[in-house]
Amino acid sequence: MFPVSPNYGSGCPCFPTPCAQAVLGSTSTPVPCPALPACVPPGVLPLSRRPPAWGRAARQPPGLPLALARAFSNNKILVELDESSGVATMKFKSPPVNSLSLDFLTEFCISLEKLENNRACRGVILTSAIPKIFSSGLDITEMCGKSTEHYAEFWRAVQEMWLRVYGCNMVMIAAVNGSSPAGGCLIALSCDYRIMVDNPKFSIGLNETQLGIVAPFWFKDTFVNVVGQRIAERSLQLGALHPAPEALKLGVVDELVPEEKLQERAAAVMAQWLALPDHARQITKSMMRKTVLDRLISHREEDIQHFISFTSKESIQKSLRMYMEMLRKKSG
Ligand SMILES: CC/C=C\CCC/C=C/C(=O)SCCNC(=O)CCNC(=O)[C@H](O)C(C)(C)COP(=O)(O)OP(=O)(O)OC[C@H]1O[C@@H](n2cnc3c(N)ncnc32)[C@H](O)[C@@H]1OP(=O)(O)O
Repeated sequence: MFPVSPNYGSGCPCFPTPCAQAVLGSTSTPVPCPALPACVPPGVLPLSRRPPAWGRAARQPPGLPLALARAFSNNKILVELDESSGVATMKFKSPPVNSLSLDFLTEFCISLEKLENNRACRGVILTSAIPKIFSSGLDITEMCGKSTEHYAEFWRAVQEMWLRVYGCNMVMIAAVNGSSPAGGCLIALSCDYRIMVDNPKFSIGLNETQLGIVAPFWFKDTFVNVVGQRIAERSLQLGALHPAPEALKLGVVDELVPEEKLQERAAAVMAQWLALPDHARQITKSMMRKTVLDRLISHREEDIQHFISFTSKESIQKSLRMYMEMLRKKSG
């Protein structure tokens, strides 16, 4: 049984039976809860309800072999947790280009949830095991010639991935070691800090307009929160992919480092962030992100319907097919 929030009491609508929102450490799917204002201090992240890990010992079931608590490897993402530092690394390894397929997204969310539920973990570094590519963004084949049901399932998974990363209580650092268009860029933008390899051949940005599609409002909101209105407006309309040095200049990433220093630097930045008490940092993060998160949470079904009707249009299908054809010709 998980403990309840310190704010929980007779003033909560759900008193005396604590709802999911009032229960710290609950892993249930995030849903807006009527008890939220009373049970949780204003500004606390609505998604991840794991309690602050700062100063707490790891919660590991007795008898579980230590190795199991430290690492789990799946098909498309390698997860390693260093319990002494409290830092996990999630390494994308889905050849050829780490595209965000339904399977990838599902595995991503499960892996992150596992880490959230492990109190030994306080920070996560996202990076790639595929040379030169961080992530090629949403898997375009998931958006081409599929059923309405498939589009709905896929888009829910994309939403879930963003809600989990953007709303994550843990410190999230993107160690961007390759190109990162569209959905790949969104993952990086959703982290707390972005370090990119100093290589002008690697680019990052929300290039949706180049595919004839439109970045959803929550992609746009996330981008605006990182770079500001003017830069986001220009970059989004042009579907710009910014080479690493330009990405730094515009604030899309926070710093550039030589490739061989990337993991070391990510660990050093993580240590700086983890030096703060978790609860203060988490509440501050929530305060900064809550409005944007709530906007999608309260319009989630509408957003799925919009994606389905937009993607199902013959003109959009044609654009996506032509884009895939262009990629194939380039690679072949
Ligand atoms: C209402 C809202 C509606 C819609 C919103 C949707 C929002 C969409 C967000 C997205 O993320 S859309 C995806 C955008 N991504 C891209 O534009 C990237 C495209 N890819 C590239 O630019 C390059 O592939 C690269 C990532 C820079 C890597 O280049 P490289 O030369 O190393 O590889 P190559 O191009 O040869 O690709 C290898 C192989 O992979 C296939 N591929 C690449 N990207 C994707 C992808 N995103 N989805 C599916 N498949 C992808 C490519 O076709 C090649 O396949 P092949 O070997 O069979 O030819």
